[in-house]
Amino acid sequence: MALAPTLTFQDHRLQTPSARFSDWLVSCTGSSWAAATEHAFTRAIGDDAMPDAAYVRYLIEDYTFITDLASTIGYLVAKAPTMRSKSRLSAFLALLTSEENNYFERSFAALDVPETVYRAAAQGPVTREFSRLLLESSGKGTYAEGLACLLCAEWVYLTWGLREAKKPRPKAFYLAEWIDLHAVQGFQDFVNWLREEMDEVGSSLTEAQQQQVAQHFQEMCRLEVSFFDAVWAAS
Ligand SMILES: Cc1ncc(CN)c(N)n1
Repeated sequence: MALAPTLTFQDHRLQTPSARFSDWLVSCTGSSWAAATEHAFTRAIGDDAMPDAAYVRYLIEDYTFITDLASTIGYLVAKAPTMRSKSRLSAFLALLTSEENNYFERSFAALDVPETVYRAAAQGPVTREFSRLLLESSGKGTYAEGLACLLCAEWVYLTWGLREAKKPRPKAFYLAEWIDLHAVQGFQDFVNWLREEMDEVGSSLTEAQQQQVAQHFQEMCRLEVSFFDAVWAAS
């Protein structure tokens, strides 16, 4: 587990009165936030400079990741405090299991990855750690802890997605669509909602609970960096 944040949310607010709870979570990640959102792998997608082998490695690992992410969101739907929250989360779950699943299937076909390979793929060490963190936080942990993991995953992707969306789209549809999926207005709205939800839930926690939530966010961010490192390293 990551180190406890040095500054509490209350202290952070004394220094920056306008800071939101979600801003504090990012500040707790130290250098990991930039390492994740500015990773060379993410820039290679928008620069149309992605080696096929790296993207195949990424897609295979990420398909197992999003399968666990779908289960995580299922737990969060069950724990969400209001109908509005359940509705936002279940709409995203529907998108992940339909449109995004379809993206993976078409991309695997275009990159000649047989179904037998991606369906039976064993998780690598980073994806196993992701799996444990996601499923334990949302299943056994609190709504706030699971929400922090989901927020980190989606906010990292929105950040690099919006930056890469400013470039001309790469030729391969699987690179172009991966940018669009993480930059479209609907995705921006969802991540903004996740932030608002986290701000509201997080602000009313005790200091000890806030530290726990921050540790989950930090751990998730560290794993996002390791995930990109692992698929990019062999390029
Ligand atoms: C590892 C990872 N993190 C986040 C996302 C965005 N859903 C993703 N597809 N993969």
